[in-house]
Amino acid sequence: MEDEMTATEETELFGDDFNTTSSIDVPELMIDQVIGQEHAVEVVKKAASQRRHVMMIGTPGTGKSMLAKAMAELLPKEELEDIMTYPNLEDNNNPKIREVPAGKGREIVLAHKMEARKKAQSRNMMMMFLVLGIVMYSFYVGQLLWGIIAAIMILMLTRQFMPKEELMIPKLVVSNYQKEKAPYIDATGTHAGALLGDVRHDPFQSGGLETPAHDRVESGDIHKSHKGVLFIDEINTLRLESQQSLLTALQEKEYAITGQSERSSGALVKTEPVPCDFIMVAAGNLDAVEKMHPALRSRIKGYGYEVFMRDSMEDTLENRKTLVRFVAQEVVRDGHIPPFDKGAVKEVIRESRRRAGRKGHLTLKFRDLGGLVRVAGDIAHSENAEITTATHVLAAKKIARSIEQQLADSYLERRKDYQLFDKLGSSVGRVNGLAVMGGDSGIVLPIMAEVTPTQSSAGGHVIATGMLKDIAKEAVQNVSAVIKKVTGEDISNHDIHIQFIGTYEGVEGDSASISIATAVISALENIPIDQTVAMTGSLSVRGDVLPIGGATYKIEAAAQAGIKKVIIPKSNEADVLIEDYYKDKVEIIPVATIAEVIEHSLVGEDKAGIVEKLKNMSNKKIDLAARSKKVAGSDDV
Ligand SMILES: Nc1ncnc2c1ncn2[C@@H]1O[C@H](COP(=O)(O)OP(=O)(O)OP(=O)(O)O)[C@@H](O)[C@H]1O
Repeated sequence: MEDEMTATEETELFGDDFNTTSSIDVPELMIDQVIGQEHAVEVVKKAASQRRHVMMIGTPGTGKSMLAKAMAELLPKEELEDIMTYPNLEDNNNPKIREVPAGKGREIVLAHKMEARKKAQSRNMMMMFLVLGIVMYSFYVGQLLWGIIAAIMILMLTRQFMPKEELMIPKLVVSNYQKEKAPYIDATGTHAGALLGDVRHDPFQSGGLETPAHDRVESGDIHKSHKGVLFIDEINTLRLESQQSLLTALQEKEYAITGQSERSSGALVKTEPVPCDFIMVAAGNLDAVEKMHPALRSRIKGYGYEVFMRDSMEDTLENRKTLVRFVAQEVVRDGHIPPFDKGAVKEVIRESRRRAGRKGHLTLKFRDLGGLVRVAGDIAHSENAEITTATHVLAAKKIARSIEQQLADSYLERRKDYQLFDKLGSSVGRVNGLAVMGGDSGIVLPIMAEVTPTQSSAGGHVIATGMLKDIAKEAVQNVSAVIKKVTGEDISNHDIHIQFIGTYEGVEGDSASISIATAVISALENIPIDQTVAMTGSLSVRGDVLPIGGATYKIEAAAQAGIKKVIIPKSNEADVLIEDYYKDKVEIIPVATIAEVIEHSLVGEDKAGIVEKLKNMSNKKIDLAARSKKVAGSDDV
């Protein structure tokens, strides 16, 4: 619910220089609107002045394309040029290319068209007089029929053989007419033709009906971004041949246009080299760096800059003020949503803290946060409100749910329908684990364990199923080391089966480690697990519970599923910022060791012995910072 703030609280939260976002000044230049990416901004400014390429790596929605657009604004528009194709009388299949100052191309084409029209008019006039003369003379000498035949033949011959001025009109293939700034072209996901240019197919090709080759030339994004910025997101998804051609274009700063389809008449045509002196901003996540063409990568590395985008910033007054400005910017950019009052901005800041998932930080995933601002504004607008308030933001949070969140809801329903997880009673070898999908939505992920005598003469195996990826597989191995030590059982004669239930998207990360350990210990010792508990946490081989990502979302998912207690790593305690309406529905139990996990999750007296053994494990401190965290893009459990 909305809570009132005192004036002092307000000042502490975001200073006192505004009542609603309408009084906040929004910088004019886009580069000054970029928030929280100071390093990237500095690099972009430098790269713009030195005309260097830039590679931006980081989470989606943190401002990569915004920075590329901002870079275009920084480039001198005085250097812009138009590019034109002209017919080549010596070789029709090799159209000529000419550059002219920006805006001039249109004038040239218009002048040629006028000229052609004038010539065509006077030619038509001449023909009319000639035909009329012939017809009148033939009538006069009584040979009207022959006269008409002769007139028709003359008309046909002149059509065929007279020069056709309209076919000589140059074509403007890159126009910067009245452009206020250097071009910004987003070539994400384009095919070769759109990227490198193409020559259209000509079905007639000869006989006087053909379209001249220069008129069929279409420029590509590399040409349209001449003297501007070419932005390519997920560059690794471009075909290798296209990446190779892009590299040639980068090196040569010109690239001839030819038909991309081998079976088209366009493939016969190749223009003179077409200028393409663009700055490339390539973007993506770490995957993009690994999978892009090595030569292209080394070109950027050698002749440009590489920037890693941050995904959160410190929660300081200064940064919160920039967040207020972000809301103001989004309101202005949208154009029809009402300004936000302090209460509404406070809710946005709160959401930004929640989404950061990290103590004392604010998220920089502004695309998603911008979505929330717009939905809140839309709700206010639909109510004809003059101001967007906290109530609108709270309502927006319920509506503006990501696909992953909606998917998580549907998983929850399906799991409830088929009773895939329990929230009551106790059962052996069955744990309510927790996972996150898409970075911002939690799900309950049941894990089951069974221990059976092995049939193999080579000794027992750990068999884990549920589409586990590398880190998850390693986590299973590490957990079995703990189990061996803890239970004191000779488990070499046993096979340990671990099953992740309903993991259709695969399992990544190691935060299911304490759940696996608990399930296996329960199965080995035949001690039931309390099903009112869910848990998340990774585990060191010495029994320490280590931090995980997405604690807030996981707790909320458990609460939504009706689970009463959630065990989380103590080191994540400060990251948790769950929604108010979940607060009294779920108890959060922070733990530091596996002994505490067992203490809180196993049922009955028999657990005491195990807890004792676990407590004796070394509690030597380990370097938490060195632990690698979640790998983006897949389920993290
Ligand atoms: N650092 C930022 N400062 C201010 N606004 C931002 C920032 N990052 C993103 N935004 C807002 O979010 C919108 C989307 O961001 P943008 O498209 O630049 O993200 P991206 O990193 O390129 O994501 P993707 O890789 O998915 O394309 C921007 O138009 C802007 O409104």
